[in-house]
Amino acid sequence: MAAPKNAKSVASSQVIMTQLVLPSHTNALGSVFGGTIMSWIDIAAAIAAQRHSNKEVVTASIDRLDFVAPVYKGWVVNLHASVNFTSRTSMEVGVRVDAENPKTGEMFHTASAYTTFVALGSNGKPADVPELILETEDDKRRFSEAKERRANRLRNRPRSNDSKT
Ligand SMILES: CC(=O)SCCNC(=O)CCNC(=O)[C@H](O)C(C)(C)COP(=O)(O)OP(=O)(O)OC[C@H]1O[C@@H](n2cnc3c(N)ncnc32)[C@H](O)[C@@H]1OP(=O)(O)O
Repeated sequence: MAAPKNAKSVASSQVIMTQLVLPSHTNALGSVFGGTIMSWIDIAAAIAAQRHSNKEVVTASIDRLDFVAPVYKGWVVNLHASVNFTSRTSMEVGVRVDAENPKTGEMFHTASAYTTFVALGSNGKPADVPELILETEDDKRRFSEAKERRANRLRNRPRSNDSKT
């Protein structure tokens, strides 16, 4: 079946973002703050979502985030973000974070996250996004895994007045 006219490939919005860990990014142990990595994840994912939708986007959710290895001052952090799944107005963007020790050239998987972004129209309301063209077997696998995660996410989705008594 042919893809809709405005559909876009996963590759067309992929983001590779590289950061150098500066002293201002680190804690007393000389390793990077988790919040700094979270902020880079949010930025890399937002750029991918914007590229896919060509609209303003907001972060709707970030799923569980595990930090699997520390990253030290002077190391290089590489973030790869790609749109895994789209529905009407939202996009799941997966981000993989790898750290590189510049003295040895070794690469370490540091963190991964699944984020959801919603595109907004000029009225500030959620707006339609292009469908995804799935070109590779990996694209197809990620799409179908993301579809399941979305179902779980929406089942547990909080509402903005949940905390009101
Ligand atoms: C870049 C930044 O500054 S981001 C800062 C942090 N983020 C924000 O400030 C966003 C604050 N939240 C919001 O503005 C709203 O909750 C929005 C735009 C995310 C959703 O607005 P709503 O009025 O709830 O819209 P609605 O119920 O129509 O949902 C719109 C889409 O968002 C999805 N969505 C909403 N909440 C979530 C969530 N918690 N997790 C995943 N997806 C969600 C819905 O599934 C829907 O997707 P679909 O159209 O693809 O089916």
